[in-house]
Amino acid sequence: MVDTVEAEMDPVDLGEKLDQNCNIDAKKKKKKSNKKKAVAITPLPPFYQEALASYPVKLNNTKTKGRHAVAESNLEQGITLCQEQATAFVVRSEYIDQQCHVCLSDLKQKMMCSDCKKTFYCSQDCLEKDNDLHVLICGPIAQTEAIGRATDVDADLLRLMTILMARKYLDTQSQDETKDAAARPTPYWCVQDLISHRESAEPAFIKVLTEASQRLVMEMSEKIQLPVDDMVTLACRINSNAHGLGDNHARNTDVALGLFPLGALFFNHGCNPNTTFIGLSNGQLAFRTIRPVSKDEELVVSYIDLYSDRDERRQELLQSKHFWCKCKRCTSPMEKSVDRFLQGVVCSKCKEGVYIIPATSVEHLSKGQRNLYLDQGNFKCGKCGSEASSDQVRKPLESANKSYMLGMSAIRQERNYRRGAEKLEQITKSGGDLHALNAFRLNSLIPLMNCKRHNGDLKGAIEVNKSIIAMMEQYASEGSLPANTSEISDFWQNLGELCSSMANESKGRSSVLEKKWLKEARAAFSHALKVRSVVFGKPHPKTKLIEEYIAALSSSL
Ligand SMILES: C[S@@+](CC[C@H](N)C(=O)[O-])C[C@H]1O[C@@H](n2cnc3c(N)ncnc32)[C@H](O)[C@@H]1O
Repeated sequence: MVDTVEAEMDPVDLGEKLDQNCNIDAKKKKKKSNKKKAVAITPLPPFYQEALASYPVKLNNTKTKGRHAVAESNLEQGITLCQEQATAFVVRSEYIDQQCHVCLSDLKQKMMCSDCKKTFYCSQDCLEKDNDLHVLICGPIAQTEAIGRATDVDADLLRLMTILMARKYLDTQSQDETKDAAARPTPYWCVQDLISHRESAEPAFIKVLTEASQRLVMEMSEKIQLPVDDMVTLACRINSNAHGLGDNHARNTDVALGLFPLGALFFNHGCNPNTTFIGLSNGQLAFRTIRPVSKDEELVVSYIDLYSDRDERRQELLQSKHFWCKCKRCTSPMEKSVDRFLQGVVCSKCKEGVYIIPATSVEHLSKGQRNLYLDQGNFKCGKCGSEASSDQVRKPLESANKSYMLGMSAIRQERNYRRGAEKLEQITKSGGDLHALNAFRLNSLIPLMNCKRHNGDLKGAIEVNKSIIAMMEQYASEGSLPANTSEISDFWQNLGELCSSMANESKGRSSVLEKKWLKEARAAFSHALKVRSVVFGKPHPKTKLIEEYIAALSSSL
């Protein structure tokens, strides 16, 4: 049956069509697939090479890969590959009065523009820096929320479009004289080099964008106006290429959204990345190696969650970024990929291997149809080759899905954390049909930890946190997924905080226990520090924060 499904569809055509939208000549690539050497096409404007001249990175534009960056030499982990000042960024609506709109620092004292009431600064200095730009956008910015509401378009997108249009105008007026190249915003003309994927956007989205752009442009002075059609393309470029910027303290929270053309043009996506991007405290974006990279190896970052299964990742990229992922992990045979474990049901015969579930085609995934093969088995164990019926594989996955849904609904709708924990624990318990690396387990452990916290079970939360880290480390060792990510460092930090709370609870009751927990906390923070130093670098405030935690603990030990 599996073969029949494969024969019915032609997975290449839509993938190729998507390729054509992204500067990758797939037909030629197919013909020349035996020729390993990539052929250079359009030479890149010298600006790009010059902008990255001081970094160990080579920029290429080839027929097989499009524009991409490779390592100039063998690189260690924790090396900065590019540091870029956005052409423009916006502080997201939820944080609009919490971060400075120029330097992104936390706002202790707020200076608000009394006209638009939508722009906030930390100091007179930042206010003055923004003056030339702000006079051009104050009027339209005041209207973006109302236009967004009326047209169902994200108001942050409209604000970012407005700022970019003003930047385009300002670029024609004067040259930025800032000495430090990394501190100079990337010029607007580079934005026009970015892929828009407009052809793949839903017609309904283009319709609302057109309506919003028509309204927005009426609020703008002629100086910064663009034709409505160009505004729609600009919005699509933002959607396909913008990067989130975190603040320097909270975890995994994007407080701002920016367009960084250098990063967006040259760092392609890979589901098993060797590079990451991080926000710096001055609002710049930095790209850094998270593992050793060989000379000439492509530098790829991940736009999505690494621990989702292949269908889920590809579908997310199709929907949000409009491309069909062809990274090494997505194109390697399922029976050899770590992806087999993410949907893994353990073989009932050998008890070691998992049944191999083929990935869904681009045609079906683009229609939102996932896991089609589950209804059609038979499946073979990747290790011993014994066969299982579709029921044998589907049922454990359906049952895990049901428990997950019930657990999440208990948490979200009923705020019943005990019932939530009970349902999620049906998935996370070891043993059973699910493989130890099945994604349902990790997806359940994270909310389970929060349930334990809510239920006042700190020790339980610590155990779950440790299981999450152990699972991520197992992915790294068995599937070669990265061992240094900001997410992993967050779980180490969280573990340190939970152990510190346990130490506090033991205070005055048992000095032995207090010491034990303080030591565990210090060990966890030390792990967090190691990972943060690679991912963010030693001087980054997030790394410094962990150093401060360790220093405080060491003085009480
Ligand atoms: C941010 S741009 C990178 C620049 C692109 N290489 C170019 O030549 O313009 C991202 C786009 O590159 C392509 N791309 C990046 N990673 C990819 C991947 N893993 N598989 C297929 N296409 C990819 C997609 O078209 C995507 O929208």
